[in-house]
Amino acid sequence: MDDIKKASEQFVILDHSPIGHFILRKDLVVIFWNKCMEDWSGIFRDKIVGTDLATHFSHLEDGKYISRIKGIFQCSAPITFPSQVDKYFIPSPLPGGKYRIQSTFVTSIPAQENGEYYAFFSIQDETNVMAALESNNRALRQLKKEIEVRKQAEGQLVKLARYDNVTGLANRSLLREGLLRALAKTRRNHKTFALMFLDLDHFKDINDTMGHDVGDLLLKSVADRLKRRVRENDLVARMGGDEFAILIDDCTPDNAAHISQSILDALAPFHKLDNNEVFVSSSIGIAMCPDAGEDPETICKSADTAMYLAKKMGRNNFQFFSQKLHEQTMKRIHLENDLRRALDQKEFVLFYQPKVDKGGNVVGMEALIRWQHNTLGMISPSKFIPMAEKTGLITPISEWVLHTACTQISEWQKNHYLSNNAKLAVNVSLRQLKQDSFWDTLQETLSLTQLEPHCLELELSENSIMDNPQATITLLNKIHQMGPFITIDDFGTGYSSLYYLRRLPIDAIKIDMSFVQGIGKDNNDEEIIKVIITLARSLGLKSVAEGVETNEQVNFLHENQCDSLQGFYFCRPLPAEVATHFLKEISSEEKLEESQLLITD
Ligand SMILES: Nc1nc2c(ncn2[C@@H]2O[C@H](COP(=O)(O)O[C@H]3[C@@H](O)[C@H](n4cnc5c(=O)[nH]c(N)nc54)O[C@@H]3COP(=O)(O)O)[C@@H](O)[C@H]2O)c(=O)[nH]1
Repeated sequence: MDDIKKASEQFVILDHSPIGHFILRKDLVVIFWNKCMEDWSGIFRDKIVGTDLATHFSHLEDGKYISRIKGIFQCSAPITFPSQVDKYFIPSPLPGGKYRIQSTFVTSIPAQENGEYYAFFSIQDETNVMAALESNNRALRQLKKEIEVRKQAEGQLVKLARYDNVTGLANRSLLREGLLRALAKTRRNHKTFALMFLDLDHFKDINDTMGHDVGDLLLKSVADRLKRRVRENDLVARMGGDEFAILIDDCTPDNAAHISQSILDALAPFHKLDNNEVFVSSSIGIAMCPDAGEDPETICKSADTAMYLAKKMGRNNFQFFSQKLHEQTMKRIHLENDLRRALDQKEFVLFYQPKVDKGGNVVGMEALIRWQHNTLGMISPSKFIPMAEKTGLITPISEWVLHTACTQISEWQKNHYLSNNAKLAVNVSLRQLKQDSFWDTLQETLSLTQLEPHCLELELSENSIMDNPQATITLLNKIHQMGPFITIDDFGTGYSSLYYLRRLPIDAIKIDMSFVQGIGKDNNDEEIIKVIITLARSLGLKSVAEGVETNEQVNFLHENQCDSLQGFYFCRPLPAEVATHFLKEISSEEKLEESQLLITD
């Protein structure tokens, strides 16, 4: 009944009409009855609204009238032009049990969002049918205008219910919907998302000392800066007071940490609010989901807990909900920051590991980078190369490797510690290969270090070649024509296509150490090695085995005609000075005998 009363209220404008208007719902319940209808029928609005029309007019109990009214509602589309229903549809009682003849017109109007209609009736004395039509149209126009105004007001209400009126950001209720959507998505795509809670440090002091107006301006300024730090489909909400929430879709802990840091940085510069310059820092708590919760309430609690932790940690910082995750992420981020400085701080060093042929001659040296971190000690490339690839630092690092290694081998050749046919191998990463500048860097380095191009060997992993084989073939052809030797590294671990292998301008295949280490233990590994060596030979390529550690492996590889071997069995990767000493020694003795096994850590 409350709903009907509410619906009725929106039509009161029709009380001003000299024509009788009433509105029926599909089940023939009266929704509205105007003043003129009250006069004509003698039935008051509050008696008829919310009741079945037929119960007030005995003649309507005759089924023919009812089926006519029901017919109106069976139309799938609204009746836009008034159509006459029946002259006697709503008779006006006259003294002596007579009825006044009237014309009844019906139009339908959309009632609810679900597409249902109300039937809008206008009745008029038969003598003035045209006036009735005219009045019906006028009333409808007015009504439409009213409905439009009401819809706008409703829109405003919806906005108020879902958005914060100070900042225009989403509010708690919209954030909750966003979290439910993100949780549903995560169940489908198994990707993580992050909810961050951000609280302004000492906001209360600003409010107390500068007033609430300045406080509101600060909240708006913070909201603007937050929105500029996230993508369009991320959600920034104000939870109330000085607390904001940021929902980041498809987000790893590393991304979340980066975004949080960029938010802290963005909020730090002063906010110009009227004539005041206000500084504010913030504390951010991060809940990585679904780990931190599988419903909006738990996730918010986790983000809140993390935010309190951030405050406890001295404010102006961010913390993850899980301590372990926080430590791991922070360790990675610190390492990444250190990596940015490592080149300038000259913390990278190259180690060199020899490649030996069947006769024990050193046919080449591979340059392997290490990071001599000032506090963490020596860090393996497998720990920082992926990080360098991700951040783009791989380009300057690789340029340094190329230049340092080429300078080194030139020096060894000049001193006759290494034959002029020996090659220096450097590893080339996928990202490096994709850089437009790679070709220029290569040319420049060879000319600067005066190294014969045929003395340079580029080791490319199988996967980096197969990432975009067509483009790689074009680039490698260009490089190959210049002179460098090209080797596919870690062969057998990726998905090489034989079709492309045939077309690639490569010179050697390096058998991955996982197969070499299966020699004597796993028949399959041995068979794979034999196939790789045969494949290399049939394509006119050299074969190299890496990770050789035992006599048994050396014998197997020699028996199967592997062209050169590399591994701890012969020599571990050595720092430049030790490698120089090692090459100097063996250059005088010609060969690297098994008895000259040199192992350094
Ligand atoms: N893009 C670049 N990648 C580089 C560079 N320098 C190294 N790398 C790549 O990092 C990965 C790890 O390298 P590293 O820790 O140096 O390990 C190499 C050898 O030290 C190790 N090795 C050699 N012999 C043995 C052995 O007998 N046993 C054993 N367990 N390990 C051994 O194997 C790694 C050989 O690397 P590779 O020949 O390249 O496959 C590695 O993927 C490097 O490529 C760089 O400057 N740029």
